[in-house]
This record gives sequence, structure tokens and C-alpha cells, in this order.
Amino acid sequence: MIGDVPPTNPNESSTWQSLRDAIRLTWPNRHGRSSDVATLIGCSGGADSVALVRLLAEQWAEESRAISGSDEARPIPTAPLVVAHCNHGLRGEESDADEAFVHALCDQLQLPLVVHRVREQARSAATIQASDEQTLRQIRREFFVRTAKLHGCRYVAVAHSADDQAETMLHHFIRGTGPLGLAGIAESSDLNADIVLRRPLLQVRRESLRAGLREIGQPWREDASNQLTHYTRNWIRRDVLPLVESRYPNVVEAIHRAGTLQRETNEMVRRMADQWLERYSELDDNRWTVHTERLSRSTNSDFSTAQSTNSVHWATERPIIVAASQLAWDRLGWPRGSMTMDHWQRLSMLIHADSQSISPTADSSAGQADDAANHGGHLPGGISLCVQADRLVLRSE
Ligand SMILES: Nc1ncnc2c1ncn2[C@@H]1O[C@H](COP(=O)(O)OP(=O)(O)OP(=O)(O)O)[C@@H](O)[C@H]1O
Repeated sequence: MIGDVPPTNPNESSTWQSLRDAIRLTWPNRHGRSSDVATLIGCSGGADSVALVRLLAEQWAEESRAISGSDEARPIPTAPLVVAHCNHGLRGEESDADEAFVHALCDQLQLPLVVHRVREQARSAATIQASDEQTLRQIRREFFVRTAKLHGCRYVAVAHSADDQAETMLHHFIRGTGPLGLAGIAESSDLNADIVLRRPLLQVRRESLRAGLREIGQPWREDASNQLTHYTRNWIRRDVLPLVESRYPNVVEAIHRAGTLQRETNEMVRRMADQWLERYSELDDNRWTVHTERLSRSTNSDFSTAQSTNSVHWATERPIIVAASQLAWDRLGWPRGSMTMDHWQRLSMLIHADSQSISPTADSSAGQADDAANHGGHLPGGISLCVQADRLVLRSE
């Protein structure tokens, strides 16, 4: 266990106080109607999520005291906070000690705790491998959604920090990614129609969280598997970022800023894609119909017929068609997993080529997609594609 030092008063601790100020910005006070929305907090026992639990609990208590004024006798109302801990059982006694630690923390703060022990189920189903980070994340997600529903929580709060953001973006970048991956982790996203996942510490450096916890004498658990650099994320965290930081001390902030700008651009493209879907296509049941003839008319009225202008148009149109296609996939519930960036690009080129072949200003770059256009074809995830005179129809088989 780390950070086991004599406690100081949280109000006298300057780093801790600055963390409390920081969380007030992302988790507005009760008048902003955020802190009294029932929230499930994912706590692994690690420093980041222990800090999150304490910060949200303290914010609640502070606001409650402010509301009750000088009436000391009035009890602080129960915080609308529930803590969730997932014991994956992959590190034997260590995992159980993490669970016991979170239990003790919740007892100390008088917060309800829900624990999910994966071990038994996983052993009988024999489906989970220790190395499969994606599977573990999915298990946690499902547990969070189930528990949030059961306890009437609208928010699920997790403790990703600015360092997690930089590591994730670098990981995406190295592995190969599109605009969504380059935007990194969002401060809030929908877990389902009713539950929002929030990351109120995304602007905060991991080291400040640890320093704050040390100041108030709040211990945390250290996960020994974080040291194993065969996991790419750990390698980025332990080896790559510190090396870059030794020459560029502000690299985490710089990556963070790039992600924020990319998210703004993505939001703009998403809005344009939404309009594009509305204007040129229809979604019904299991089918996406793109009216290439409508698209061709608009291209010719909006833009000059000069060849050079046409290719400029295509360069700006392509990201919008890609984003519109991805939106269409999401709205129809089609699986995006096996669609690579290459598939999206080729689909957008086909849509463009088809609208251009209708127009009198056919662009030679579109020719590459002509064969597919004339014959239709298939896309991953069981999506078939059929080209008709004035439209392109995609449907799930
Ligand atoms: N075992 C767990 N039980 C409850 N909450 C957890 C657990 N593990 C992680 N969390 C929550 O998720 C946050 C992010 O942790 P971690 O980075 O390990 O998760 P992740 O979901 O794998 O995300 P990513 O790998 O994309 O960063 C933690 O700060 C904590 O709030």
C-alpha cells in the first residue's frame, strides 16, 4: 500500500485543495444540478480512483454543510454516491486485498459499495485471458451499467487522468487510427440511452493526485501488473512518455491540447455529416439508401465544373461522407468493428464516384471505384451494397 503517511487536514493541504477546486469545475455544485445526480464511481483501489471517491464525497459534504448553514446539529444528508469495484481475480490475494481496501475506504466514508467478483464466472466460462485488456474493460463496463441501473444512477464516474489521455492518444497514434482515435478520451460519453460515463479528472495530472493523497494521508493500492511493460499501454506509460518528457517536459499537456482541438474538429464534421445524411440519404429498418443523383445535382449547383475545383470539393467532401457513413452504421446498429479506415475511404469514394458518373463532370479519380459500382458488392459485417441508376443501397444481410 502506498501513501500511508500521517494525515493532515484536507482543508490545510494545498495540492489537495487545488484538486478540490479542479473538480468543482468539472463537477459543478448542487445549483448546477450535477453533484446531486446519483452517481456510481468506479474504484479499483488505485490512486486515481481513490482520489476521485474522496473528492466527490468531500464536495458533497462541503455543499451540504453550506446548505444547512450554522445548524451543526442537522445531519448531512446521504450522498447520492455508490462505489463499484470489479474484482477480476487475476492477481490472487492481491486482488482480494484491493477489494478489502476499497471496502474499508467506503466504510470510512460511509458510502455504499457494490462488488463484482469475476473470478468464479470466468473460471467456469474459461473465456478470459489475463492479457485481454479489452475483455476486462468490457466486463467492467457491463457491470457499471447493470449496477448504475439497479441503483438509479444517471452518471458513472471513472478516474482517467491527463496522463491516461496522453497514453491513450499515443497508443492510438502508434497503432494507426482515424480522427476519432486522435481525439482521445472524451470527458463524457453515453454508456447507453440513460447512463452517462463521466471523467472529471481528465485535466488533472496523475502525479498531482498522488501528491494530494499523500498530503491528506490517504493510502491507495498499487497494481503490480502496471509494471509489466509487455502490455503496450504500460510500456508507453513507463518507458515511452518519460523518455519524451525528458526532452519535452510539457508533452502530456501538448498531446492533451491536440486531442481537444481534434475533438472540436470532429464535432464540426459530425454536424456536417448529420446534415449530409439528412439531405442525401434515408435510413430505414435495415437499409441505408444514398441518393447519388441528388448528390450529383447539389455538387454541380454548389461548385464550379472546373476539374481542379472538383478535386478540391472531393477533398473536403470525403471526411464528411466517411463520418456520415459511420453515423449511418451506428444508427442502424451495424457492427463497425471490422470496417477499417480503408473500407470507409473506399465506400466514400464509391458514393462520390457514383454521383460523379451521373454528372457531366466525371472525375478521373472516381474511376477506380467504377468496377465495384457497376457490380455492387459486400462490406465486412454482412453488409451488401447495390448500385442502381440514381441511388446506392446498402443493407444488412
Ligand atoms: N477493477 C475496477 N473496478 C472498478 N473500477 C475500475 C476498475 N479498474 C478501473 N476502474 C475505473 O476505470 C478507470 C480507468 O482505469 P483503467 O485505465 O485501468 O481502465 P480502462 O477502462 O481499461 O481504460 P483505458 O485502458 O482505456 O485507460 C479507473 O480510474 C477507475 O475509475
